Amino acid sequence: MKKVLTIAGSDSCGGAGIQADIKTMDALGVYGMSVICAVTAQNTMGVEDVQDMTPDIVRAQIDAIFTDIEVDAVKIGMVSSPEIIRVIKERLIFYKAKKIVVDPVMVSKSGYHLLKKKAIDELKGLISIADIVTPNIPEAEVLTGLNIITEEDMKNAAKNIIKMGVKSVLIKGGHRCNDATDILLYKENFLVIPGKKIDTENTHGTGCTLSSSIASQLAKGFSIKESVILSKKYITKAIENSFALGKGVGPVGHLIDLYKRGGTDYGEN
Ligand SMILES: Nc1ncnc2c1ncn2[C@@H]1O[C@H](COP(=O)(O)OP(=O)(O)O)[C@@H](O)[C@H]1O
Ligand SMILES: Cc1ncc(COP(=O)(O)OP(=O)(O)O)c(N)n1
Repeated sequence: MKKVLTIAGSDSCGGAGIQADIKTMDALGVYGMSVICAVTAQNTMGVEDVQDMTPDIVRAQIDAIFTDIEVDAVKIGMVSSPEIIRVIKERLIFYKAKKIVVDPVMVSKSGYHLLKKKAIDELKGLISIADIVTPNIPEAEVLTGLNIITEEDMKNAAKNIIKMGVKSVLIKGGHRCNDATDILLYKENFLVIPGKKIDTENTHGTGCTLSSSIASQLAKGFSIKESVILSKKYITKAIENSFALGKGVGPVGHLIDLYKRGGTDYGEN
């Protein structure tokens, strides 16, 4: 079985962060492992509080895994502080980590800043060692300083981000009003991945799910392009199967949840 590591934050309500990553990995048939960078007190209405881990315990978790287990792919999500990001980059280079996916998590849908503003430059350094980075539109705007409205703007932002040294860039379109088309810049070519906006309030954890799916597919040996296409199918099905939970924004439904609730159509994964 392929082994995938998520380096991210914990979401107490289970819709995003480490919990979404492990659920996705489980549903896609890879073995999920975690390095926790921060613990959030979070529910469907928003993030109440955050406790960052120390850089030392982040380093110790990474060392514990890489000195024992062969890691086939790494997904990086909420990384909080410049100090934690520096440790992650140094250790991943030291262990020659393969197939690195960076989801540059900055602000939760509820508006909480999950990345300290002073950490943006370090985050760009981490992006430089990745195989793929997956910003949503607001994150791509912060990384590039551009205003992104149209598909052409998304392409320009991708061209700008690829100059940071990353091999490929996926700009996610979920924050646009009428469309959920994503744009992949890969080996100097653009791939437009069309998506219709699904009418649901329950989209907690969409970005985490997509990036951990990409890491899982890369671990299985699919190319970047194939992994992104398969993952777009996975997240679309997961949003179609999202459900109400608590009083706010509910989570996406992982295909394993669908199976357990009696469904039989897992899609192509
Ligand atoms: N309502 C929606 N309908 C269909 N696809 C969506 C919807 N919202 C987000 N997506 C898709 O989910 C993935 C994650 O995108 P996005 O929600 O923008 O990321 P993030 O969670 O990082 O803000 C993308 O493939 C995006 O196109
Ligand atoms: C612990 C933690 N990590 C990441 C996020 C952001 O999740 P994402 O899938 O990008 O989007 P929202 O769930 O915020 O809509 C988070 N909330 N918590």
